[in-house]
Amino acid sequence: MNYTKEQVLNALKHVQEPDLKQDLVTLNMIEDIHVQGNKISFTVILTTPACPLQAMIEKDCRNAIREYVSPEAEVEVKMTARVTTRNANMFPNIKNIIIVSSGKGGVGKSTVASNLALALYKKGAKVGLLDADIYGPSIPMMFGVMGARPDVKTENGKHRMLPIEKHGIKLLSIGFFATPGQAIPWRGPMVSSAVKQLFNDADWGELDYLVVDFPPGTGDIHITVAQGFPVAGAVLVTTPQNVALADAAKGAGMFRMDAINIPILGVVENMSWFSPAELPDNKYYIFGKGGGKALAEQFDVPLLGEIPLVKAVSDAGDTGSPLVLDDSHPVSGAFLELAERVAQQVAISNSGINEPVVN
Ligand SMILES: Nc1ncnc2c1ncn2[C@@H]1O[C@H](COP(=O)(O)OP(=O)(O)OP(=O)(O)O)[C@@H](O)[C@H]1O
Repeated sequence: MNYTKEQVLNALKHVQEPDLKQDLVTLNMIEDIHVQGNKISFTVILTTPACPLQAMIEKDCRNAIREYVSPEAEVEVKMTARVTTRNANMFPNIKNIIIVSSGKGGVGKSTVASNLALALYKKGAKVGLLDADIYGPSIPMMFGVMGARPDVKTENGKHRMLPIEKHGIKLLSIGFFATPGQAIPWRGPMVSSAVKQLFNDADWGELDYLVVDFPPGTGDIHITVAQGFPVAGAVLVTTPQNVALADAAKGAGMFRMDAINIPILGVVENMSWFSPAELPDNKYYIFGKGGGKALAEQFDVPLLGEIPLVKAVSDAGDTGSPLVLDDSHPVSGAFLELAERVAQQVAISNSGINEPVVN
């Protein structure tokens, strides 16, 4: 039996991209159709290599060919990704800027930002991590590059910083420009200009995602970045305690203000429960339960993940090798799932469909 490309395309028009709510052909997600005798092959171009729906889309494609072309066809579905962007003009080389933010300090924002960046990289994306937490830059320690000094290259008479590369990620931190342990008495305008330089005067190369670790709370940096750069969205990190949730709600409110207006991609609840190393299946809800979910519901955004409080997360951060790099640790999977959900929300936001997916 000889099938035709038209038959394949017609069949794939029956496959919906579940998030974008249109079929794969209309969304231009099908390329490279080859038909030879009984064999059919084609490539599906996903919106992110971290797509959590990859397996489902592949299965739906196979079923559609079976149903609308022939049950006998031998089908090869290749999956690849072209990360979408909304800001092609302003920052053509940085497709998506993702802010990681928290209402109060110490809730694990830098831990989440580091593991999120690495998880996106592990999924196949090109990733940078910008530590804009001027009051406590902790990314250099979490990546084991304390004291590193970025090289500077000169291009057309302009100086450009070269991010430090570690574990596959391009890193810049305000901490690279300070003596470790020394507090810098920043004032508003200095803060804004330092952060702008980290964006503008760096040679980031091509990035699918630039994860930005913000200082806690609300302030000058938030306004500078929101007004000066095309941000894809913000991830809010909170712990389950009421006091953290109240501050997180203030932070969420800030992103929704007219002057800022950054989409909230969702909430990450960190330190959701404690699991001792010797009893990893036991969960102790020492800070309360369900707070992250309640915050997500309050702002009508998805709960992107719940990360347990385990000593290994903290040890990994202290030794320069964030936990997601350890495939054998169960919490590594929680960070990978978080990255999938974040990438999914960015793709939905880029598509212009405004309703977030609540999993
Ligand atoms: N899930 C977790 N399990 C165990 N320890 C954690 C977890 N998340 C964060 N920590 C630890 O808690 C401390 C604070 O985390 P982190 O520096 O990421 O917080 P932060 O919100 O960025 O803080 P800051 O406000 O100082 O920027 C660190 O020692 C970190 O290793």
